[in-house]
Amino acid sequence: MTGLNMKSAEKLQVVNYGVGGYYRTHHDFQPNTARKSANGSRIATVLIYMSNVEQGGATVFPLLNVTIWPKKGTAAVWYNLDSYGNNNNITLHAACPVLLGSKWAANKWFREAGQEFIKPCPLHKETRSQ
Ligand SMILES: O=C(O)CCC(=O)C(=O)O
Ligand SMILES: [Fe+2]
Repeated sequence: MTGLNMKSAEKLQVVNYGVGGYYRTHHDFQPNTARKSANGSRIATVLIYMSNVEQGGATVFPLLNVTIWPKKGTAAVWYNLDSYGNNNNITLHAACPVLLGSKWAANKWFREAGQEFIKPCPLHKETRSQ
C-alpha cells in the first residue's frame, strides 16, 4: 500500500472507541528527545477504519482543515516526517468523540529504519519531492 519497508513497522494496533471515546490532538512522530528509539521515528501512519460509526468519530487534521469520516474497509495514509526526516507539524490530528455507535480502527506505524533507499533524503533542497 505504501511501498515502505514493513520490517521496522510496529505491530498492528487495534483500537475501539465507545460512545464518548476520543483521542486528543497529537502527532504520531516521536518527541525529539526520543528520536533514538528503536528503528527511529514514525515516518508514516496507516489508519484502517474497520467499522462505520453512526455519528461522530471523525479523524480531524485541524492545521490542514481535513476531516475523515470512518468508513468500514477504508484507510487513511499520511507521512509524519518530511523527506529530510524532520517532524511534519501540520500532521497534528485527533479522533473526535463517538456520539453514537462504536468505532473500530487499526493503526500501522512505519518507522524510519529500512526506508533509506525507498524514500531517500534529497541531496539538494531543489530536488526535494514529497
Ligand atoms: O482513531 C483515529 O481516528 C485516530 C487515531 C490516532 O490518531 C492514533 O491512534 O494515533
Ligand atoms: Fe495518531
